[in-house]
Amino acid sequence: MAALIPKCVNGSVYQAARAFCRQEILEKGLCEIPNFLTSTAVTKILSSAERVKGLGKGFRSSEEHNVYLEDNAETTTAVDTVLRTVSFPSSKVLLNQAELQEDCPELLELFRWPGLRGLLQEAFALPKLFCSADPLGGVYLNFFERGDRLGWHFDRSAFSVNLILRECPRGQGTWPPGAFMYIPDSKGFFDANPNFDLATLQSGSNPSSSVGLNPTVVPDLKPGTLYLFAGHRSLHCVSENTTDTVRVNAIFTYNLEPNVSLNQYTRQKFFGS
Ligand SMILES: O=C(O)CCC(=O)C(=O)O
Ligand SMILES: [Fe+2]
Repeated sequence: MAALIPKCVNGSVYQAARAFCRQEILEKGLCEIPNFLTSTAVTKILSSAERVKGLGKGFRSSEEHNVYLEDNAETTTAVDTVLRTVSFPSSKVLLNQAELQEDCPELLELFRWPGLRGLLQEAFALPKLFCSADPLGGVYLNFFERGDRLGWHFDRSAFSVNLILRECPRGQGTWPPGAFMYIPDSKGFFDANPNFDLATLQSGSNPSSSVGLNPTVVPDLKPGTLYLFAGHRSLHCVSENTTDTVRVNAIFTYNLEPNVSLNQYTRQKFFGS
Protein backbone atom coordinates (compact mmCIF):
# COMPACT_ATOMS: atom_id res chain seq x y z
CA MET A 1 0.00 0.00 0.00
CA ALA A 2 2.72 2.48 1.04
CA ALA A 3 4.49 1.91 -2.30
CA LEU A 4 1.48 3.39 -4.06
CA ILE A 5 1.74 6.73 -2.28
CA PRO A 6 3.14 9.39 -4.66
CA LYS A 7 6.69 10.54 -3.96
CA CYS A 8 5.54 14.12 -3.34
CA VAL A 9 3.37 12.99 -0.39
CA ASN A 10 4.65 12.33 3.14
CA GLY A 11 3.36 8.77 3.56
CA SER A 12 3.19 8.71 7.35
CA VAL A 13 1.32 12.04 7.43
CA TYR A 14 -1.18 10.72 4.91
CA GLN A 15 -1.74 7.48 6.84
CA ALA A 16 -2.26 9.37 10.10
CA ALA A 17 -4.74 11.75 8.41
CA ARG A 18 -6.87 8.83 7.22
CA ALA A 19 -7.45 8.02 10.88
CA PHE A 20 -8.36 11.50 12.17
CA CYS A 21 -10.01 13.26 9.19
CA ARG A 22 -13.58 12.07 9.78
CA GLN A 23 -13.66 13.28 13.37
CA GLU A 24 -12.22 16.69 12.43
CA ILE A 25 -14.85 17.23 9.73
CA LEU A 26 -17.63 16.19 12.09
CA GLU A 27 -16.39 18.48 14.86
CA LYS A 28 -15.07 21.54 12.98
CA GLY A 29 -16.00 21.17 9.32
CA LEU A 30 -12.29 21.55 8.57
CA CYS A 31 -9.41 19.10 8.58
CA GLU A 32 -5.88 20.49 8.29
CA ILE A 33 -3.06 18.15 7.34
CA PRO A 34 0.30 19.96 7.79
CA ASN A 35 3.28 18.57 5.83
CA PHE A 36 1.04 16.52 3.55
CA LEU A 37 3.29 17.54 0.66
CA THR A 38 7.07 17.23 0.99
CA SER A 39 8.93 20.54 1.10
CA THR A 40 10.90 19.47 -1.99
CA ALA A 41 7.63 19.09 -3.92
CA VAL A 42 6.33 22.46 -2.66
CA THR A 43 9.47 24.20 -3.97
CA LYS A 44 9.40 22.34 -7.27
CA ILE A 45 5.69 22.95 -7.99
CA LEU A 46 5.96 26.64 -7.06
CA SER A 47 8.93 27.31 -9.31
CA SER A 48 7.37 25.43 -12.26
CA ALA A 49 4.02 27.16 -11.79
CA GLU A 50 5.60 30.60 -11.61
CA ARG A 51 7.65 29.91 -14.72
CA VAL A 52 4.50 28.93 -16.64
CA LYS A 53 2.65 31.98 -15.33
CA GLY A 54 5.63 34.12 -16.34
CA LEU A 55 5.14 32.95 -19.92
CA GLY A 56 1.87 34.83 -19.94
CA LYS A 57 -0.38 31.85 -19.15
CA GLY A 58 -3.20 32.13 -16.64
CA PHE A 59 -6.43 34.08 -16.44
CA ARG A 60 -7.16 37.02 -14.14
CA SER A 61 -10.69 36.57 -12.85
CA SER A 62 -12.62 39.38 -11.18
CA GLU A 63 -16.19 39.07 -10.10
CA GLU A 64 -18.87 40.30 -7.73
CA HIS A 65 -21.01 37.78 -5.89
CA ASN A 66 -23.19 37.43 -2.81
CA VAL A 67 -22.57 34.95 0.01
CA TYR A 68 -24.33 32.19 -1.95
CA LEU A 69 -21.93 32.73 -4.89
CA GLU A 70 -24.72 34.09 -7.05
CA ASP A 71 -23.34 36.80 -9.32
CA ASN A 72 -25.21 40.01 -10.13
CA ALA A 73 -26.89 38.49 -13.16
CA GLU A 74 -28.23 35.62 -11.09
CA THR A 75 -29.46 37.72 -8.17
CA THR A 76 -33.19 38.17 -8.47
CA THR A 77 -35.34 40.54 -6.47
CA ALA A 78 -37.66 37.68 -5.53
CA VAL A 79 -36.00 37.22 -2.14
CA ASP A 80 -34.70 40.66 -1.42
CA THR A 81 -32.68 40.07 1.72
CA VAL A 82 -29.42 41.73 2.66
CA LEU A 83 -27.56 38.43 2.31
CA ARG A 84 -28.83 38.00 -1.22
CA THR A 85 -28.19 41.57 -2.31
CA VAL A 86 -24.91 42.55 -0.69
CA SER A 87 -22.08 41.74 -3.05
CA PHE A 88 -18.42 41.12 -2.41
CA PRO A 89 -15.52 41.44 -4.84
CA SER A 90 -13.29 38.46 -5.58
CA SER A 91 -10.21 38.40 -7.77
CA LYS A 92 -7.26 36.10 -8.43
CA VAL A 93 -5.21 34.62 -11.25
CA LEU A 94 -5.96 31.02 -12.26
CA LEU A 95 -3.67 28.59 -14.01
CA ASN A 96 -5.90 25.85 -15.38
CA GLN A 97 -5.19 22.12 -15.67
CA ALA A 98 -4.30 22.28 -19.37
CA GLU A 99 -1.80 25.06 -18.67
CA LEU A 100 -0.09 23.35 -15.73
CA GLN A 101 -0.17 19.67 -16.61
CA GLU A 102 3.15 19.46 -18.41
CA ASP A 103 5.18 21.50 -15.95
CA CYS A 104 3.51 20.41 -12.72
CA PRO A 105 3.01 16.64 -13.21
CA GLU A 106 2.93 16.19 -9.42
CA LEU A 107 -0.41 18.01 -9.28
CA LEU A 108 -1.90 15.73 -11.93
CA GLU A 109 -0.50 12.68 -10.16
CA LEU A 110 -2.05 13.82 -6.89
CA PHE A 111 -5.36 14.65 -8.56
CA ARG A 112 -5.63 11.17 -10.10
CA TRP A 113 -4.25 9.29 -7.09
CA PRO A 114 -7.05 7.12 -5.62
CA GLY A 115 -5.57 7.72 -2.16
CA LEU A 116 -6.55 11.41 -2.24
CA ARG A 117 -10.10 10.51 -3.20
CA GLY A 118 -10.04 7.86 -0.47
CA LEU A 119 -9.08 10.49 2.11
CA LEU A 120 -11.94 12.73 1.03
CA GLN A 121 -14.40 9.83 1.04
CA GLU A 122 -13.28 8.92 4.54
CA ALA A 123 -13.55 12.50 5.82
CA PHE A 124 -16.99 13.18 4.35
CA ALA A 125 -18.38 9.62 4.49
CA LEU A 126 -18.89 9.54 0.73
CA PRO A 127 -19.58 6.20 -0.95
CA LYS A 128 -17.83 7.04 -4.22
CA LEU A 129 -15.95 9.93 -5.79
CA PHE A 130 -14.82 10.67 -9.33
CA CYS A 131 -12.23 13.05 -10.75
CA SER A 132 -13.81 15.97 -12.56
CA ALA A 133 -13.59 15.28 -16.30
CA ASP A 134 -13.17 18.96 -17.08
CA PRO A 135 -9.97 19.59 -19.08
CA LEU A 136 -9.45 22.98 -17.38
CA GLY A 137 -11.05 22.64 -13.97
CA GLY A 138 -9.98 19.22 -12.65
CA VAL A 139 -6.96 20.56 -10.79
CA TYR A 140 -5.96 24.22 -11.00
CA LEU A 141 -3.83 26.80 -9.25
CA ASN A 142 -4.93 30.08 -7.67
CA PHE A 143 -2.57 33.06 -7.31
CA PHE A 144 -3.67 35.82 -4.94
CA GLU A 145 -1.58 38.87 -5.78
CA ARG A 146 -1.58 42.24 -4.02
CA GLY A 147 -5.19 43.50 -3.88
CA ASP A 148 -6.71 40.05 -4.55
CA ARG A 149 -9.14 38.35 -2.19
CA LEU A 150 -12.09 35.99 -2.07
CA GLY A 151 -15.24 37.60 -0.68
CA TRP A 152 -17.33 35.99 2.07
CA HIS A 153 -19.28 33.01 0.74
CA PHE A 154 -20.67 29.51 1.26
CA ASP A 155 -19.42 26.93 -1.25
CA ARG A 156 -22.01 25.23 -3.39
CA SER A 157 -20.22 21.92 -2.86
CA ALA A 158 -20.37 20.11 0.48
CA PHE A 159 -16.68 19.17 0.31
CA SER A 160 -13.43 20.61 -1.05
CA VAL A 161 -9.70 19.88 -1.08
CA ASN A 162 -7.16 22.67 -1.05
CA LEU A 163 -3.37 22.33 -1.12
CA ILE A 164 -1.45 25.33 0.22
CA LEU A 165 1.79 26.14 -1.59
CA ARG A 166 2.52 29.64 -0.29
CA GLU A 167 0.95 31.90 2.35
CA CYS A 168 1.44 35.62 3.01
CA PRO A 169 3.47 36.74 6.02
CA ARG A 170 1.19 37.55 8.97
CA GLY A 171 0.92 41.23 9.87
CA GLN A 172 -0.02 43.08 13.05
CA GLY A 173 -3.74 43.68 12.39
CA THR A 174 -6.69 41.63 13.64
CA TRP A 175 -6.93 39.74 10.35
CA PRO A 176 -3.78 38.57 8.58
CA PRO A 177 -3.40 39.46 4.87
CA GLY A 178 -4.35 36.96 2.15
CA ALA A 179 -5.59 34.49 4.76
CA PHE A 180 -8.33 31.89 4.65
CA MET A 181 -10.79 32.42 7.51
CA TYR A 182 -14.14 30.90 8.41
CA ILE A 183 -17.02 31.17 10.85
CA PRO A 184 -17.60 27.56 11.95
CA ASP A 185 -21.06 26.13 11.33
CA SER A 186 -22.62 29.49 10.55
CA LYS A 187 -25.07 28.36 7.83
CA GLY A 188 -27.98 28.02 10.25
CA PHE A 189 -27.36 31.46 11.73
CA PHE A 190 -27.36 33.20 8.35
CA ASP A 191 -30.39 31.24 7.14
CA ALA A 192 -32.22 32.45 10.25
CA ASN A 193 -30.93 36.04 9.92
CA PRO A 194 -31.13 36.86 6.20
CA ASN A 195 -30.87 40.58 6.94
CA PHE A 196 -27.71 40.32 9.02
CA ASP A 197 -25.45 43.32 8.43
CA LEU A 198 -22.40 41.80 6.80
CA ALA A 199 -20.47 45.03 7.27
CA THR A 200 -19.79 43.85 10.83
CA LEU A 201 -17.69 41.04 9.37
CA GLN A 202 -15.51 43.54 7.59
CA SER A 203 -14.71 45.60 10.66
CA GLY A 204 -11.42 45.28 12.47
CA SER A 205 -12.77 43.42 15.49
CA ASN A 206 -14.14 39.90 15.75
CA PRO A 207 -17.90 40.46 16.05
CA SER A 208 -18.99 36.89 15.77
CA SER A 209 -19.49 35.82 19.36
CA SER A 210 -21.41 38.95 20.33
CA VAL A 211 -24.18 38.19 17.83
CA GLY A 212 -24.44 34.46 18.46
CA LEU A 213 -21.96 33.18 15.90
CA ASN A 214 -18.94 31.05 16.63
CA PRO A 215 -15.78 33.18 16.64
CA THR A 216 -14.03 33.55 13.29
CA VAL A 217 -11.17 31.07 12.93
CA VAL A 218 -7.99 31.83 10.96
CA PRO A 219 -6.10 28.54 10.61
CA ASP A 220 -2.34 28.92 10.50
CA LEU A 221 -1.91 27.22 7.13
CA LYS A 222 1.63 26.49 5.94
CA PRO A 223 3.14 25.53 2.57
CA GLY A 224 2.53 21.81 2.10
CA THR A 225 -0.65 21.76 4.20
CA LEU A 226 -3.64 20.02 2.64
CA TYR A 227 -6.98 21.05 4.04
CA LEU A 228 -10.37 19.43 3.60
CA PHE A 229 -13.31 21.76 4.15
CA ALA A 230 -17.11 21.54 4.39
CA GLY A 231 -17.53 24.94 2.73
CA HIS A 232 -21.34 24.88 2.57
CA ARG A 233 -21.57 24.76 6.39
CA SER A 234 -19.34 27.72 7.26
CA LEU A 235 -19.16 31.23 5.84
CA HIS A 236 -15.58 31.83 4.72
CA CYS A 237 -13.32 34.13 2.74
CA VAL A 238 -9.71 34.89 1.85
CA SER A 239 -8.83 38.35 3.21
CA GLU A 240 -7.28 40.95 0.93
CA ASN A 241 -3.64 40.36 0.13
CA THR A 242 -2.02 43.64 1.12
CA THR A 243 1.52 42.29 0.66
CA ASP A 244 3.85 41.62 -2.27
CA THR A 245 3.97 37.90 -1.43
CA VAL A 246 1.71 36.00 -3.81
CA ARG A 247 -0.47 33.40 -2.05
CA VAL A 248 -0.59 30.20 -4.11
CA ASN A 249 -2.80 27.14 -3.68
CA ALA A 250 -4.10 24.21 -5.72
CA ILE A 251 -7.74 23.11 -5.85
CA PHE A 252 -8.73 19.53 -6.72
CA THR A 253 -12.23 18.98 -8.07
CA TYR A 254 -14.10 15.72 -7.47
CA ASN A 255 -17.72 14.83 -8.11
CA LEU A 256 -20.19 12.27 -6.82
CA GLU A 257 -20.93 11.28 -10.43
CA PRO A 258 -18.51 10.25 -13.20
CA ASN A 259 -17.75 12.32 -16.33
CA VAL A 260 -18.79 15.72 -14.97
CA SER A 261 -17.48 18.75 -16.90
CA LEU A 262 -18.12 22.47 -16.50
CA ASN A 263 -20.66 24.01 -18.82
CA GLN A 264 -19.50 26.67 -21.26
CA TYR A 265 -20.86 29.57 -19.16
CA THR A 266 -19.07 28.44 -16.00
CA ARG A 267 -15.83 27.61 -17.81
CA GLN A 268 -15.80 31.04 -19.43
CA LYS A 269 -16.54 32.77 -16.13
CA PHE A 270 -13.95 30.80 -14.14
CA PHE A 271 -11.16 30.24 -16.62
CA GLY A 272 -11.81 32.76 -19.37
CA SER A 273 -11.97 30.19 -22.17
O1 LIG B 1 -8.16 29.70 -1.02
C1 LIG B 1 -8.72 29.27 -0.02
O2 LIG B 1 -8.08 28.90 0.99
C2 LIG B 1 -10.22 29.14 -0.01
C3 LIG B 1 -10.79 28.90 -1.36
C4 LIG B 1 -12.29 28.89 -1.38
O3 LIG B 1 -12.96 29.20 -0.45
C5 LIG B 1 -12.98 28.50 -2.61
O4 LIG B 1 -12.29 28.24 -3.64
O5 LIG B 1 -14.22 28.41 -2.61
FE1 LIG C 1 -15.02 28.61 -0.76
